[in-house]
Amino acid sequence: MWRSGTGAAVPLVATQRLCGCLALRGRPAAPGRRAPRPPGRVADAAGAGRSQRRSQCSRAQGLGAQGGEEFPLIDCGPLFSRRGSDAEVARAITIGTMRDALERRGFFYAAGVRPLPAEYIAEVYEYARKAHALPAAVKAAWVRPRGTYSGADVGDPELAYEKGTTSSARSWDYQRAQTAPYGYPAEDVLAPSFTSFLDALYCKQDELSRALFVAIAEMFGLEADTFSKHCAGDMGTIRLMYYPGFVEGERADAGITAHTDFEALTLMHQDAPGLQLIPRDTGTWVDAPVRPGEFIVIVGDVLERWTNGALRATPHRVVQTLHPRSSIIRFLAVHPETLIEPLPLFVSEACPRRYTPVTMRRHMETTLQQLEQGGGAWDVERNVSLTATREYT
Ligand SMILES: O=C(O)CCC(=O)C(=O)O
Ligand SMILES: [Fe+2]
Repeated sequence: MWRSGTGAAVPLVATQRLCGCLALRGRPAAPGRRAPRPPGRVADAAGAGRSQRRSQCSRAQGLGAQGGEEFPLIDCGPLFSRRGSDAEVARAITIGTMRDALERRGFFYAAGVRPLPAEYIAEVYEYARKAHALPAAVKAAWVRPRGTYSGADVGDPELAYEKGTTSSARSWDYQRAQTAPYGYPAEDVLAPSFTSFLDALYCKQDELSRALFVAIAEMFGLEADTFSKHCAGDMGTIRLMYYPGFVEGERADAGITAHTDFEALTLMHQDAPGLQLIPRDTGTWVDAPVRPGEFIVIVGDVLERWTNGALRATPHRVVQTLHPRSSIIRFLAVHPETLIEPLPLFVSEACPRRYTPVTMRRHMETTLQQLEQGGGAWDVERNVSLTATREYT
């Protein structure tokens, strides 16, 4: 159904089995590229390599720095057009730069996302503002167990990723599979209706999703539809999130405590500071800058498991701020029955299988069950995700 064949003008493929523990050969170095690091989850590697990174950063194309930290910036324009040899070259360079960012940092800022221009994102924030401004009594009609709305304002706060913590986040969550009796606000409550507005956004995000999944397959020399063929009927979610800042009488340890997302990728947009990430190569928390025309793309559990750790899910959290903050989050998931297990390309004698097979549905259900039972999703002592590496029997 989706684009197939690479058509890349510059060979981007690796000619050997890949994993997080082998140096990669057989493709051109992306601008500013460094040798891949050995495996190790969120090890505290701060300091080591930092000055080297800074100097590379200043001369590299496509890399933006803020406060001495590097936030890879990818112009996704070339992923949406494929005509002519110049376009092929631009596409190949984009994919190479994206691979470097994902392997080394675990995230990038996406610019040039044609289906989601800044004016449209402003409209989404405005819609979210109206949805969050609905009276608590109205919102309370859409609380868990299915999680259409959650928030301390209706006595149903976000589930705790770090055990025992309380989150200040309020969220309207949209999932296509969501059915009665929960449903979503109709036009008489919120116009346009929640389903029609959010589904239109979902479709636009899907255009970026397809482009990213195809690019990620191509960067490893896999068939272009390796990941995207699993997206029909996906278990994705849009979250319209609101963090009120300081609220008299409301206790909150964080906006949202540390975790990795359970899906393949996450698209994030924020209108104010608060989001923090752990880049793979430094292992320490950094503030993610607010950039209105760009989306933050981070790796989730599913891509970590599929790539046997060649890509790692990016830990993130939202700190408790005094100012209010909104964000638009889209989890890019796959079909519930898709089996997630390390792909053969990433498994070898030198790089044995590190993750047990699990379907998308089971991974989601197990994780949510753990959260509902208060088990959390983050190992606070070891500072690692419990979900990315969870062993299934
Ligand atoms: O609000 C944000 O920026 C992050 C939200 C988040 O991490 C989540 O809902 O999983
Ligand atoms: Fe998240």
